[in-house]
Amino acid sequence: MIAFKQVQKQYPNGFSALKNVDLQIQQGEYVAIIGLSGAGKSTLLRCINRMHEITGGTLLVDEVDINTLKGKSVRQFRRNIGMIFQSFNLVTRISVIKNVLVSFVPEMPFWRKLLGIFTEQQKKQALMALDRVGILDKAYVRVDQLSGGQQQRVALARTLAQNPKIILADEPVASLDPVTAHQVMDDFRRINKELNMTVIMNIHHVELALEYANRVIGIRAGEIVYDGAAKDVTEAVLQQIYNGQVEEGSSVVDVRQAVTN
Ligand SMILES: Nc1ncnc2c1ncn2[C@@H]1O[C@H](COP(=O)(O)OP(=O)(O)OP(=O)(O)O)[C@@H](O)[C@H]1O
Repeated sequence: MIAFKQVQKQYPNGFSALKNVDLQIQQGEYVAIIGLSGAGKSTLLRCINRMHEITGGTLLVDEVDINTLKGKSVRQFRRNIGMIFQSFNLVTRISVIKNVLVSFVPEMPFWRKLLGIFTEQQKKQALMALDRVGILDKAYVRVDQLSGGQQQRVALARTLAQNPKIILADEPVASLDPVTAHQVMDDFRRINKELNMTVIMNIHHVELALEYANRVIGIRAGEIVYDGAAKDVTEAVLQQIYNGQVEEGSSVVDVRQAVTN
């Protein structure tokens, strides 16, 4: 379980990006975080794996106060949390499988890292992860020969191979076309259901958020202004989250349809 208790994040320039956030996310939930640009979505996500340090309150992950972790224990803690970015973060000049195998690097002995030698078990795990996201046939293809959607699936496979308990996804479908975005969202849903991994996703596409996530957290100017079931998100809730200006490209009519379908 992830628990935010009165969490604050103030950046060094004095800007308060999170203001007394209280939140609990149980293992296996699929949560979408929505809100205007600059509302604090990335900050909230990045505090969970300590890419950003909180400056007030307490953040517990599986009952561990993550601010107390140091050095090696931070690295061990991060092994349980996968991160997916909008830009995929892959090495495009090498093969798909090598990109997935990279997920094993932190726990490899130095000489193996140097030689890039992976065990049969690691290769098997990497291939299984690729199979789970439907791109096993691309294992030995160079990443720069894949489409955007396929590259995001490689990134997802790399995270899966690490066998995390939690996946944080920061705008994972923002640079994909609508059809591919749905495919990638389907992958997340399958992984969430089959492997009981918690998925917490920042997403600008409200319709996708409502269609796929079970729970929606709406954030405005660093404060949580909605936290509830995706099916209960109404036009009024959206106006509240988006400060009376529903996001460009996401008509309220579309949103309503997604909710009622
Ligand atoms: N390093 C930083 N120093 C100062 N302010 C920052 C820093 N990083 C982010 N901010 C500010 O904190 C606020 C929240 O930023 P954040 O990136 O979390 O928003 P977001 O909701 O994820 O936005 P977007 O949807 O555009 O990615 C913004 O006003 C931003 O300008």
